[in-house]
Amino acid sequence: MVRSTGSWYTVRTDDGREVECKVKGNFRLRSIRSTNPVAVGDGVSIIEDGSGTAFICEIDERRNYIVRKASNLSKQSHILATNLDMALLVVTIARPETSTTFIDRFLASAEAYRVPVAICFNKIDDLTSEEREMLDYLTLIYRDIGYDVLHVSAITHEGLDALPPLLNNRLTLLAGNSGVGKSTLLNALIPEAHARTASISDAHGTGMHTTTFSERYDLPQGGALIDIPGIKGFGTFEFEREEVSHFFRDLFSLSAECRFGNCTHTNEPGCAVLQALENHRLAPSRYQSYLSMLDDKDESKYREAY
Ligand SMILES: Nc1nc2c(ncn2[C@@H]2O[C@H](COP(=O)(O)OP(=O)(O)OP(=O)(O)O)[C@@H](O)[C@H]2O)c(=O)[nH]1
Ligand SMILES: [Zn+2]
Repeated sequence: MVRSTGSWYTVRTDDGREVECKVKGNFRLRSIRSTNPVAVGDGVSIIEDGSGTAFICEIDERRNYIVRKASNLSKQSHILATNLDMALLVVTIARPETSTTFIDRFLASAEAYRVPVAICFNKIDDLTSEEREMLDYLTLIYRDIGYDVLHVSAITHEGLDALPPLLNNRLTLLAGNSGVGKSTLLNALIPEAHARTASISDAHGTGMHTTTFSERYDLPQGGALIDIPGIKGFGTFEFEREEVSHFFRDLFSLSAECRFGNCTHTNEPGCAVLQALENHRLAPSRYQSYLSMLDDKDESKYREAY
């Protein structure tokens, strides 16, 4: 399934046609408690009944999927995408600034969903020397943890050559705050995509939301990108207090040396994480992000991952 626009689903067939499909009525009831039975990324079987209407009759088993709550009060979820090989997190140092908290929360939820992430710093054509220092600093931090980090400009095409080999034959979620240049990047990679790009909407440098529905864009060299409207990250996931550090790779590997197995790395004696923080072997921003997720847990408020 390559595109969803409400009650119609566009399916790309093995012979390369795009077919508009409905979902068979009783099929909805059998699906998990979600507002949409089929999502972009799903492999499906369809029946074409000769009268011009096609129906999705079967969904292949999913390797993974990402959801968001349909609404704050609802117990239902909305499946955003399925069968992802990775996520490309597009971020910017400035105009707009992507916070390290946002990056780290994204990375943590990706760990929880077991979706590998590459971090793509966009707009490198538009940086002051101070901002460039920040770029280099953050690049070091994330490469050190083991993440792929790219520097690109979707406008000048600087650094774009690094993307095709990474995206080759993979289904990749395109993620990132509004205004970081996801649509521009999509257009640079797939000129036929014609994803609508908007100019920064106001003097504050915040982006205006322009994408309106989920869509899969095939890459010329194989593989595809999934663009999702208004989605910054992976939505909700449930976790226990002790689990939070499992989603921060750097903290997790340090925690093997903590005196207590259930150490929360806040004030326990013999905590290897606190020790590393003191010795500058752990980035303060990473620790701050960890604490902010622990806080969410403590307040047990409704948790959207972002
Ligand atoms: N200088 C510079 N500007 C860029 C670059 N990439 C995108 N922009 C600009 O940033 C603004 C936002 O780009 P979009 O591609 O619409 O951003 P988006 O992430 O798709 O935003 P949403 O659709 O709101 O999610 C536009 O004015 C782009 O021209 C870049 O590499 N350098
Ligand atoms: Zn500890």
